[in-house]
Amino acid sequence: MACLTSAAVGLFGGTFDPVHHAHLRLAVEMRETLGLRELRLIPCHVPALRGAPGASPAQRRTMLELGIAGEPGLLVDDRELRRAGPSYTVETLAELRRELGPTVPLVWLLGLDAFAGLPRWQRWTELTAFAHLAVLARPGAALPQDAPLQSFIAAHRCEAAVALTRPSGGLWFQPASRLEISATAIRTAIAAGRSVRYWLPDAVEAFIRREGLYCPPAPSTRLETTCCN
Ligand SMILES: Nc1ncnc2c1ncn2[C@@H]1O[C@H](COP(=O)(O)OP(=O)(O)OP(=O)(O)O)[C@@H](O)[C@H]1O
Ligand SMILES: O=C(O)c1ccc[n+]([C@@H]2O[C@H](COP(=O)([O-])O)[C@@H](O)[C@H]2O)c1
Repeated sequence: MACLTSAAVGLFGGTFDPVHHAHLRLAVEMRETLGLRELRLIPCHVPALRGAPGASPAQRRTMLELGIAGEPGLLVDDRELRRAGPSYTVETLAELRRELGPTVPLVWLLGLDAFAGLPRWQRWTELTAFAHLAVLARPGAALPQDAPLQSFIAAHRCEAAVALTRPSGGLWFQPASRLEISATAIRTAIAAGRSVRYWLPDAVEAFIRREGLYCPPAPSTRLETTCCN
């Protein structure tokens, strides 16, 4: 179902440690399906609710740039990497709203696993003051039944994607490809010396190998490990 709003801007935040084909496929699908004028991938700097990423902010930004290379309408917005402290989405959305003006529809995309944890986000009930939320199904993720999230859903859920032509305020559950890929599985496979081919773009994998990312530190310089390269 297309939302037919060529003015809308999509925002897809993540740790992207590393970016993979589920992120990229969903980004392309959402741009087409919601008729977004552009879709910005926004790498977080300091994740608010998890430990430090394995790759540096600059490495995660480079991997995103390699991942989207040549795809029209996708771009990397590195504003969170330039902001100190935990990357709170509400601050990012407030900043984007100030920059882009009061009328442009903003759509923040997130997987169902991330949505399930929404009540732990900073000032989470204010998010819809700045943008819509579009939730993407994810294999293995389920909607929790907790009361705060259920009342949020009741207050904001849109019946039709056309509601996303307004600037903000809606919650939309978006049917999309269900791809069982995760950055955790990629990092684990690399550390174990297994193949990650077809989970992520070749250019991103080549960068990971070049930079030696996600390998456990060698136990000593004399005991060479074979896992990563
Ligand atoms: N396979 C997927 N299907 C749907 N949404 C996804 C998928 N992978 C990631 N996302 C969503 O993309 C956003 C950014 O995810 P993130 O960068 O943390 O990747 P991840 O694969 O979930 O990483 P990790 O395994 O390290 O938690 C989140 O909103 C997450 O829910
Ligand atoms: O604002 C918050 O408190 C907050 C808490 C957890 C996650 N987020 C954002 O949600 C997006 C997905 O996060 P993650 O951990 O699944 O990669 C990413 O843009 C994070 O900055 C934001």
